[in-house]
Amino acid sequence: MSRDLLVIDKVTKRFGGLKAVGGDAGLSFSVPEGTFLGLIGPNGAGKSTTFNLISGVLKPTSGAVILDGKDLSTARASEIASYGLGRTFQTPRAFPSLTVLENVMVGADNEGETLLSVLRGGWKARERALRDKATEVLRRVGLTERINDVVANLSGGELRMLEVARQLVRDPKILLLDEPTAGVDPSLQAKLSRILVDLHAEGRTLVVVEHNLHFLLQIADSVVVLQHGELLSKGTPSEIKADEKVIAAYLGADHAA
Ligand SMILES: Nc1ncnc2c1ncn2[C@@H]1O[C@H](COP(=O)(O)OP(=O)(O)OP(=O)(O)O)[C@@H](O)[C@H]1O
Repeated sequence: MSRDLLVIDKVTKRFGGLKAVGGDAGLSFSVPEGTFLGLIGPNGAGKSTTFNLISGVLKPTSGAVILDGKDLSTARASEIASYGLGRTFQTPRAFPSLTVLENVMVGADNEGETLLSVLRGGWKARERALRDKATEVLRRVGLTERINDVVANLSGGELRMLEVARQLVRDPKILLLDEPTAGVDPSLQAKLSRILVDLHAEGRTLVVVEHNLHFLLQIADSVVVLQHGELLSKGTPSEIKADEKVIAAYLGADHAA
């Protein structure tokens, strides 16, 4: 069994008097390295709040979020990215007037680039290496043919793939995707699902928040179901499909077979 890369430990989040996540006892689950966890729940269940707690945008009211042994509850947002967490946003954030390739290149970490290396022409080698890496991640997300197009010309689905590429180029230890199927037509959803399966097969650790339960049940290793901010169920996709509580709350009786 692989070690837990991400641990959500008795986390609660309140907004004023509202218990958005965790109720009184707190929400707990963990994500072993190399696994693919899906986080689902109906509107208002606390998915986005949980996602923002994991990515450090929100701090828990109580409890802790531990990534690779580091407590994110006390870290600054800029530190969290350096701990190896990559995340996409529901609204893609690419630069519209740059090309697809340029967007991925500017998203990469420029660590190691010093004034001396620039003066010595080291940047040329670095730029070549970065270009090669960006080209490779764009191939993996199926955007090779769009590489020199400006981002303003991409479809909604292609923009989501670009967001994934912008994170992958940084080699995150864990990749969090926020509603990747939102606004994506069914044919691109199938492509997206294959891309996620491939990333998982490469050993990446993935956490995907989705409304679209059926999308996740086909590809995730395990699923956490939230309801009213609390854990309704967690298990493998087959366990989730058979769980009476999930069927009653989310799937409806016609999915019970
Ligand atoms: N910044 C905030 N201030 C106050 N209440 C908030 C805030 N963010 C979320 N909430 C409340 O917390 C609860 C959980 O919301 P959250 O957005 O996490 O749910 P969700 O499962 O992501 O819903 P959806 O699928 O509709 O996006 C809701 O009752 C919501 O109104």
